Amino acid sequence: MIKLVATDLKMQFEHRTLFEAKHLHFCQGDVVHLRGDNGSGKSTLMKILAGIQTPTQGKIEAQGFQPGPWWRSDSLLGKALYLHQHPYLYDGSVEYNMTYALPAPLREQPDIKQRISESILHAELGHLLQQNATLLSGGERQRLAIARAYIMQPKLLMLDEPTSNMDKDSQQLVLNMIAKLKHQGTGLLISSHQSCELTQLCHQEWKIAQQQITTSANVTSSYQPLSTIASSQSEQTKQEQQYVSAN
Ligand SMILES: Nc1ncnc2c1ncn2[C@@H]1O[C@H](COP(=O)(O)OP(=O)(O)OP(=O)(O)O)[C@@H](O)[C@H]1O
Repeated sequence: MIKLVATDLKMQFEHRTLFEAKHLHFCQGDVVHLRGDNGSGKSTLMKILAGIQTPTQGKIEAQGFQPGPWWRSDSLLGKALYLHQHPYLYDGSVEYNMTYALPAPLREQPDIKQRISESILHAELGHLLQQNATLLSGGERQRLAIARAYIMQPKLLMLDEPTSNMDKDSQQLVLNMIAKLKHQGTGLLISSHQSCELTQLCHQEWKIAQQQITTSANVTSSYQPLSTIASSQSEQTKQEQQYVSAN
């Protein structure tokens, strides 16, 4: 079973304890709502699980993944993909930004080509492919970031407030793509300080409150699935490249 296991986790900034947790399991197939007030530490926890940030204390193990290359000292990097709240985009076309992390030979594989086409369709980016990505609106940037993740189909994906500041239509597109990833077996950790349509996809909840992370399994997922589905720097980008090379 592919999973990340965190034990005796503690995060402090100077003398301020942000959160502690005895045990956290994030497994492929899990769909978890990470809940907590603004500033409670949701983004920090995701960055720790992505291997981008080091906790003050505790151990995080990646289990069930293929062994990384010998030159990678940090075994956590590249395991779970972290989608930043404000995705970093290169100064290049939307099309370039969608595929830059994929080595050229991979882009020619039929299944990858298929996923690229699907992601363009689902994210409704077809008319923007040649536009410079730095000129996209906030909602379009998020759609592009989700489209990149969709192409890579990670085993574990962490989404940081993925629909904040989006209009209804963009929210629906992103919701549909995330639902598709869920049904394809990607483990999802979705941060949101409140319940919304997106968090209704989740069947577990992790809550950060009073500096403790508590978990509850088997929250009922009330999402009605797929019948309606039509057919920053650089932490994120480095990570995506590492993700590709690690898988
Ligand atoms: N490198 C750092 N040094 C000091 N404090 C930090 C650092 N990174 C984050 N913090 C602080 O830790 C707290 C938690 O930040 P974080 O971004 O993880 O919260 P969040 O729950 O994701 O918030 P939001 O819902 O507003 O996005 C904040 O008060 C933030 O200022």
